[in-house]
Amino acid sequence: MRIAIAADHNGYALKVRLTSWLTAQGHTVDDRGSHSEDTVDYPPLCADVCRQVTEGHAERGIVLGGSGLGETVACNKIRGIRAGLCHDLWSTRISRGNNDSNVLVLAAKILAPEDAEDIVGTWLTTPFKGGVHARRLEQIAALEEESART
Ligand SMILES: O=P(O)(O)OC[C@H]1O[C@@H](O)[C@H](O)[C@@H]1O
Repeated sequence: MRIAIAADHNGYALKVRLTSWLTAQGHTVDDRGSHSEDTVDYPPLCADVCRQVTEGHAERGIVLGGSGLGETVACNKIRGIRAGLCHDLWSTRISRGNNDSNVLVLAAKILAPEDAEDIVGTWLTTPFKGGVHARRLEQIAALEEESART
């Protein structure tokens, strides 16, 4: 899978680790920055990863921050993005199965690196369930369109 990834200063070290892990798993990883632990603003990084996804350059996006909270807010401002902040495998399966998330947000200050790898692996392999959840995603998309018009 082609995956765009980005992190702010808090997520930089985890990004380095996950990029190696994903590459070893056979994925193609497009590292969109940042490239050090120097303090940076996360919203432009989030927007970049999300646009890689919405423009079709990447199938999925992964964004890493400290808590992941700001990143989740920022990513979900981009039309067509369904970003999920996942701290455990249960919510990861919900994020994919129910929400068809196309961006995964991880909290580098909360997760052990090996748990982050488990979450990413589960997120990449859990299919969307469709059915009632497809109807709800249509309702969310309608909210997005309505908000864009007003
Ligand atoms: O590290 P500072 O700049 O204090 O805060 C940035 C963090 O605030 C959170 O929303 C994000 O997860 C981001 O990583």
